[in-house]
Amino acid sequence: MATGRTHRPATRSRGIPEATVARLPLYLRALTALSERSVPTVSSEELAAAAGVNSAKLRKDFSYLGSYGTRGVGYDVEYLVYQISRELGLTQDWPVVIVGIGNLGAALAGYGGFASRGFRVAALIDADPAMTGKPVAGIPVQHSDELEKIIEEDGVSIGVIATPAGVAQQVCDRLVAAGVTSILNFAPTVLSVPDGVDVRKVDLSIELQILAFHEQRKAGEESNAEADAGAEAEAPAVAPPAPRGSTGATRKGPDGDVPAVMPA
Ligand SMILES: NC(=O)c1ccc[n+]([C@@H]2O[C@H](COP(=O)([O-])OP(=O)(O)OC[C@H]3O[C@@H](n4cnc5c(N)ncnc54)[C@H](O)[C@@H]3O)[C@@H](O)[C@H]2O)c1
Repeated sequence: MATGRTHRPATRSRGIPEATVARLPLYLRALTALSERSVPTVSSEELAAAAGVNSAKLRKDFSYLGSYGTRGVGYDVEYLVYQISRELGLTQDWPVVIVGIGNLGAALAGYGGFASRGFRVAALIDADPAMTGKPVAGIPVQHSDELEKIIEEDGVSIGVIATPAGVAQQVCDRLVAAGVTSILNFAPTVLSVPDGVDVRKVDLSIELQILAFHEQRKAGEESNAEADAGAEAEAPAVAPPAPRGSTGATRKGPDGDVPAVMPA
């Protein structure tokens, strides 16, 4: 779901391509589900299907981890969970601060999926003095005046921005100046950060717009198919032979023959 931008090259220093890194959490989620069902081994095809990835791509991805599986047996689920977790840096505790505890920040604070993946919500920070001290998901909100102190004391390197867009850059600058080097930005704005700081952006409205685009395409294809069916119903029972040399690469459109492959 995430659309992201990082300031790292396409291949990471240890030689694992970013595209592989982006798929590791998908494998981990599928493997964790298998582990919870005490499944000891899994084939590349089964795991690929569970993760929604092509199996050849999965084998290539795992080769970067030095994991090749055993022919006829597959991959050891527990070991792969460990290997991927280690590769993603999830075997250590990551304290995270969430800045902006409105609707979204409060929902994120209550999200159980952080803790189970090694991310500990170290602090909830908001600029509204009326929020200070109020518990959200069991954690008292702290005022944004405390931001630098909290980051330093807790050794926080990951910050989540859930403030209005207009203040997001300013919040980002403070986080970075205080030592945060990874930012997950929910505010609908592009953040500028210095080299060495990674920014991932999550924007559900962009994801919805992409889905809307596909819906529109599907609706277009359906109406074309209906037009095809209508034209066929009107056509004579025995179609005349195609002219010599014709590829037949045309289909009936509402305005007559149209090329089978339309320009995008
Ligand atoms: N990425 C997504 O998919 C997605 C989805 C929903 C909302 N959003 C965005 O997330 C942000 C928050 O949305 P919301 O509905 O929770 O808004 P909200 O108004 O409910 O909450 C914003 C909070 O930020 C606090 N805040 C304002 N300035 C601050 C500052 N300088 N420092 C710290 N805290 C500050 C406010 O006091 C408030 O509690 C918005 O930018 C919104 O557009 C993104």
